[in-house]
Amino acid sequence: MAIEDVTLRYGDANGVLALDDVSLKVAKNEFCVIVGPSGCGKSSLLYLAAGLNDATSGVIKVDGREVIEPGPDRGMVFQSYTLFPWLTVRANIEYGPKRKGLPAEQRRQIVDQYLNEVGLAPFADHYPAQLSGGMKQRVAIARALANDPAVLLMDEPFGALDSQTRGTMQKLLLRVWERQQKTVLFVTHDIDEALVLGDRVLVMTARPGKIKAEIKVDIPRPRSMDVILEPDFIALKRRILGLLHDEIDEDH
Ligand SMILES: Nc1ncnc2c1ncn2[C@@H]1O[C@H](COP(=O)(O)OP(=O)(O)OP(=O)(O)O)[C@@H](O)[C@H]1O
Repeated sequence: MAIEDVTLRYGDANGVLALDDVSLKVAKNEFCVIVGPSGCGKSSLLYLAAGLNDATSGVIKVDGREVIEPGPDRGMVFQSYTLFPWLTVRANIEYGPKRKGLPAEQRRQIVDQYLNEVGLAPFADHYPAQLSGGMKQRVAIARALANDPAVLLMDEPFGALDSQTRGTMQKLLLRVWERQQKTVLFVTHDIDEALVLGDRVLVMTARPGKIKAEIKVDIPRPRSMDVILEPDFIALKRRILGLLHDEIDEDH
């Protein structure tokens, strides 16, 4: 996936400049994380990549094709739960494969695989309203993966969860990603989360957002949550915190 010279201004020529000439590439099967101060344009960038908004200038390409609208090549998991409330867990996960016209037996296999992957097989026939926040996000992840997207776009997917559930979800995503090897662009303001999950962390400047620094996370996989105690991890965290503090200081 390639984001090339993307600028985004909301409203007219005097409107808010949210993104200023942002370029980045996410390699196949790479887990790339974006962190940045509040309001720097992280969500705006993911919305553009999802095809939910148009850039003022620049292009975004997935497998060489320009993004002009939402499509099944990009799976989305956002902070607010975006499940279809009138469909069961199974039907939510089956939605993408059904739209693709896959035969019923293949759909069943795919749905069963991802239900198991996120530990929700016993809840297949429940409706979203009967699930906790963490369970809903697990369905959202299963639903996005079941569609076999080229890129998974995740915008603060665990932001609304309590810290314990958040940790559980990070572990689950680590495990699923290490098995499924998807290309992921993940936005968070949580540095631990960024370093536990990512192969690379991009730090953005305060608004208008630009890419300020790129940090490779050379922590071996499979990773456990215990990596946060290791000196290499703490050194990377300190570096990112420094970069973010500079941004916040400059902004005030
Ligand atoms: N629809 C909109 N119209 C006008 N301005 C907007 C719109 N959406 C976002 N903005 C502005 O663009 C900037 C970037 O917003 P965005 O939500 O992308 O930032 P963010 O980095 O995701 O923030 P946070 O971490 O707080 O969620 C902000 O200043 C915001 O106020």
